[in-house]
Amino acid sequence: MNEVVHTSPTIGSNVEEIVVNNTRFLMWDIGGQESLRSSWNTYYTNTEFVIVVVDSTDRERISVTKEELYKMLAHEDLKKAGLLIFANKQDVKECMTVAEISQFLKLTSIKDHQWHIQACCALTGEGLCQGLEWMMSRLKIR
Ligand SMILES: Nc1nc2c(ncn2[C@@H]2O[C@H](COP(=O)(O)OP(=O)(O)OP(=O)(O)O)[C@@H](O)[C@H]2O)c(=O)[nH]1
Ligand SMILES: [Mg+2]
Repeated sequence: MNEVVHTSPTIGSNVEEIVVNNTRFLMWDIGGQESLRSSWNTYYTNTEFVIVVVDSTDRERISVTKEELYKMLAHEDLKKAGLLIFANKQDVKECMTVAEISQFLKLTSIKDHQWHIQACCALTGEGLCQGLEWMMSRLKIR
């Protein structure tokens, strides 16, 4: 969001505070590499939302995303957490659509978490505000 786009893999985590309409979001960006996944659960305590950024161009790894997604949602500490999925890289021709990703991840089968999927492009920031707005709308009804 009006900031330089970083392109190196995240090792460990970065934390960022974002304020939108008087709502303060504390966001932890966690590296997705396989070797880092076993430490994801150390971030779950007090997490209100999980944001999963899907590479919409990667048809091969979407099944790994699905596996990791359901493993994460089953964790005790994320019982009450909402789920925001960003279908990223929508600027790339031939990328998977939101509908394709939803279907593949079987999002409609998720009944025990609030969820939303949003098309986006991290390079331009398109779709990011809509994702944040969804989180804000969920905060109001709780
Ligand atoms: N075309 C396009 N490329 C993108 C977009 N978002 C990210 N990328 C590229 O994808 C690559 C990986 O981006 P990262 O931000 O490092 O990905 P990451 O998911 O944070 O990776 P980890 O930190 O390892 O979990 C970089 O080369 C980015 O420039 C997008 O919306 N469109
Ligand atoms: Mg990263």
